Order: sequence, then structure tokens, then C-alpha cells
Amino acid sequence: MTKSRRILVTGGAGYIGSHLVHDLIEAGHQVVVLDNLSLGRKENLPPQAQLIVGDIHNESDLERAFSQPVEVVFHFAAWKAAGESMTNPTKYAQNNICGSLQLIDACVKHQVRYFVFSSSAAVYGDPQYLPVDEKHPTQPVNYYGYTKLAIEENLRWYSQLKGLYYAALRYFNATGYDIKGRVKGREKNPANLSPVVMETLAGERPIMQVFGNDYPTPDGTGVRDYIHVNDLASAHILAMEYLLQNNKNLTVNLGTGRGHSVLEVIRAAEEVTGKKVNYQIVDRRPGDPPELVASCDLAYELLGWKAQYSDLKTIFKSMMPVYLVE
Ligand SMILES: O=c1ccn([C@@H]2O[C@H](COP(=O)(O)OP(=O)(O)O[C@H]3O[C@H](CO)[C@@H](O)[C@H](O)[C@H]3O)[C@@H](O)[C@H]2O)c(=O)[nH]1
Repeated sequence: MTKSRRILVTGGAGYIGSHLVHDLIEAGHQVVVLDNLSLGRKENLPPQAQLIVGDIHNESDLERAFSQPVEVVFHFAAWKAAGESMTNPTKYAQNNICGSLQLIDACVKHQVRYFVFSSSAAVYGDPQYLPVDEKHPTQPVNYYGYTKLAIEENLRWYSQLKGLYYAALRYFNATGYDIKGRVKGREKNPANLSPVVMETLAGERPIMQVFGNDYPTPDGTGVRDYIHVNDLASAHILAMEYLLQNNKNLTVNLGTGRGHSVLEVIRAAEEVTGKKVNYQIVDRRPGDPPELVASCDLAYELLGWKAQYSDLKTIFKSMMPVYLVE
């Protein structure tokens, strides 16, 4: 039996956070969720999780979240309009960088020693080589990636100055829904490929766009490393255990090491659902690299973690109950 711990999950009612909360509760932990419900949903949470509707920017909400001792913080909360990161950088920085610093400060004040942060492959920018490992230069090409990197760097300083140990988990393309069906609420305003494919299949979009088919990839469409949200959740638990056991920081990629093109993704969805995706090829989306694939050796070496549910068929099977309810 693992020890039951008191854990705070910011953004725990959101897409990735809620999957982790279910796993933490099933592992016997006591979970407090701090979520402003702007993107999260109450119904995503198991009844055992304690929900505090509040914000990481608000001191009194943070005080409520830390009213009882917390051992580990998982930080998912973010202002997610990633597309707006370039057009509205000030708001983006205020929400994401400043909010995270307020949370980190509160952690230090309340003697939390372990912090797990949702970072992103976006910290690397355009890949200079593939697969991208953790030694790859960090040169973000959008403000979203920059904010993630800025928070990682702040965590490194706080770690040196204040003895907070952190894990920065750099997700590649998060996808899928709970294979156990525990999370039923859809992600709000999704813009990523797999939900767009599912919305098109569900008839909610008349047609979807494939951004470019003239990339230097096998079929000309963009290649990404899709990682199932349940695999992400299990990596978070292993990262927490790593911090608790080793008192050492951790920065790792979370992906599969395999890339799939947009057309491959569409075909897999068609095969799993037995329906045709209506799509059109349009121009490339500015800023998209042709290919982004993770090297995941370090996560395997340090955490013993490897993706289990991230093949395209399992991904789309897990999305069907959420998108194709009869
Ligand atoms: O309607 C769509 C949506 C996407 N794509 C393509 O599908 C691939 C995946 O795109 P998307 O799902 O938007 O993800 P990325 O642009 O790869 O970015 C994701 O992955 C990054 C990390 O690598 C994260 O930081 C971002 O938050 C997350 O959106 C790319 O080739 C896109 O050009 C389309 O063709 N049509």
C-alpha cells in the first residue's frame, strides 16, 4: 500500500488534470482541486475530490487551498487560449506566469516541498533534430512556449533558493479520453487535431481543415507525437513518487517516440468509428513545424514510464463515448 497523501491539483477539473485526479483518488490519496471552472467542469471530478472554486491569482483562494497541510502540488491551471498567446501576451503572462509565481510563493509559504508542473514540448521551438530529447535547445517560437519555459526557469530558481523540488513534464500532443470512462465532460473549445476530427465525425462541424500537405513528411501532412491522457496521468504519479523518493528535480518529455501524420490520424478515426471524415486541404498554419516527435528514453530510465494507451486506435476508441453519444 502506498501512503495516502494530501495533494493539491490546480486546474484539476480540466481535461488533463481531471484524469490525474481520478487516478490519485483510486490510489487512495486525499485530493483538493483548485479550479476556477473557466475551462474545467465539476462533473469531471470524482465525488471524493474536494473542489475549491477559485483562482491561483487570488490570495484568499490560495489560503483556502492550503488551509490543511499539502504535501504535493500538481499545477495544471492555465489560461489556455494558446492561440491568443501571440495577440494578447500581457494577459497571457499575467494569467500564466504571474499566476504560477503566486502559486509557487504560496507553496513555499505553506512548506510544500514537491511541485509537478504541466510543461510542454513548445519549450523547444522548431526541432533542430528528431526525436527531440531533453538536451535539445529551448528556443520557443510562440509566447505559449515561452511562458512554459519561464515557469520552468522560475521553478529552478525557487528550487535553489527555497528547497522546493519540482518535476517539469513536457507533454507532446495530449489526446484521448479516459479509457475507464470516468471523465465524461468534453474539453471546452478544443482546437487540437483529434477533437476537431471527432467533432467533424459527430456532424458538429461540416468540414475540417488539414493544414498543409506539402511538408517534407511521408504523406506531406504534419507529423506529431500523440500521447494519451491516461498515459500522461500515470507519468504524473510516477513523477510525484520520484520527487518524494529522490529529493531531486526532474525534467522529462512525455510522448511515445512515434510520429503520426494528420492523414494517418484521420484514417485511424475513420477505421475506429466506421464513419468518413469530411476534410479539405488548406494552406499550412503559420508556426507549425513539419514534424515533432519526442525522445522518451529519459522518462523510461528515471520513472520506468512508457506510454501504454497511445496507439491511434486506442486513442479514438477512448474518444467515442465522449463525442459520439447516440
Ligand atoms: O484542425 C486542424 C488542427 C490541427 N491540424 C494539424 O494537426 C497537427 C497537430 O496540431 P494540434 O493538435 O493543433 O497540435 P500542435 O499544433 O502540434 O500543438 C500541440 O502540441 C504542443 C506541444 O507540442 C502544445 O504545446 C500545444 O498546446 C498543442 O496544441 C498539426 O500538424 C496541425 O497542423 C490540422 O491539420 N487541422
